[in-house]
Amino acid sequence: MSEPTASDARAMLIENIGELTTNDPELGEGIGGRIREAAVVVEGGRVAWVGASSSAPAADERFDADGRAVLPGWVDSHTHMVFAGDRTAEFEARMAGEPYAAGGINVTVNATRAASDPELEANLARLVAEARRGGTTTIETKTGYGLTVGDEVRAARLAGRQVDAVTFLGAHVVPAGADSAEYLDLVTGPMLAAVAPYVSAVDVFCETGAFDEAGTRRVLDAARAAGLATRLHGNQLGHGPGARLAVEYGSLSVDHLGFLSDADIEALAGSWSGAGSRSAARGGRGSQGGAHGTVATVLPACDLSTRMPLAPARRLLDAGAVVAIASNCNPGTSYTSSMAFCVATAVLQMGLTIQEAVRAATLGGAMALDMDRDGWTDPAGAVQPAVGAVRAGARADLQLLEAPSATHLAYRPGLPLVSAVWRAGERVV
Ligand SMILES: N=CN[C@@H](CCC(=O)O)C(=O)O
Ligand SMILES: [Zn+2]
Repeated sequence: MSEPTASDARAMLIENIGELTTNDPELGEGIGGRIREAAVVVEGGRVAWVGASSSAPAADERFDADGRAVLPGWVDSHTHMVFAGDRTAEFEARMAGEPYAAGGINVTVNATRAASDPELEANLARLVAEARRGGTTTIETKTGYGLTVGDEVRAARLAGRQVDAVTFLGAHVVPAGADSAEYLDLVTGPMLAAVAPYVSAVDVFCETGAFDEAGTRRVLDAARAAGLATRLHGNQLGHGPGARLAVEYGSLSVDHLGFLSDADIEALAGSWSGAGSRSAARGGRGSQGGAHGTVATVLPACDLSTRMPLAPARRLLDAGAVVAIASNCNPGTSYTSSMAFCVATAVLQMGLTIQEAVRAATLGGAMALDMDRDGWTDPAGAVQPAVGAVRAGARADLQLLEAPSATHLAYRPGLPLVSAVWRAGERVV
């Protein structure tokens, strides 16, 4: 990761944009803040100007979008990309009727521990490149396939060289052969202490077969004491305390959410009603970005790949919750980094409008990562501008579609519509 530098300081005008999604309702129509016949000026890695193509200022370079659609790069706020091997056999068995069980994680743990650093780095680089080609410009990834102090530190260290945010998921499952009480002591003690310098948040898989409410509370308390933000995997395989705990602890997000009660939905929506509730609840290193609740992150590709119920994204939005869409790219439950596929599924199967789904996969993800504000710090320690929206000052993360409108993402599902991608103003695809 690197900050925009002076060498990027030449201004580039992207003009003749048929439809620009800004995510700023003050700049354009609807919650997507859409502008027709638009232009964007990029300078020094940031958006310098947004408006009508007819009134665009002069620039050093011009790029003709030729009437096509431009939108923010995807912000993928939930992935597990540091791993080795794959789980084709498990997937095949699942498609033949076997249920998904958290125990499969240990298969990937064994393969990951056995892999060399260069092997893990190469696999991560392959997945990041795949995501970039699909329009993703911001990526979070988690540890959680190491589950020893050394293997978790290694995963966090390697991830920080290639992604925008690293989350510690030592509390993924209890590794095979370990005592669960002893493992929880390790995760909340020496393992967290060793990994903390490499991560910005702590995650816990709160589920039957992984960590129960008491264990989850211990992980969240330890993270809070270490001054780290939290997020949870919750309500994936059945009803449970995940969503409720995430709100209670002021977590950045709770992810999966296939099984939510009305009370869970109300709690997630209500987390946005008190100004500053998130920073007050979570204490420690926190948001400078004002009022923040707990983002409800839905993972449509995972729901499909595990043949589990789709998360109730429509009900969450209707109740007033903030929703993010992420890929959950991992070899067990969701082996895809395609945010476009997730967006199309959210529209076609979950009942979201195009603008809602695009916003959830961009600004929603940024909010889940606490990156919807200027001044967040990447794993290399560089201070970064806000992501997830196209407005003056934001990081110039843009994707150009081979289509006149973002609507084509769901109207023409499954097609590789991404034509160009800029990240911090630099053309990466
Ligand atoms: N649910 C827990 N963790 C991952 C699955 C990881 C795996 O099965 O390897 C998830 O988000 O789906
Ligand atoms: Zn996950």
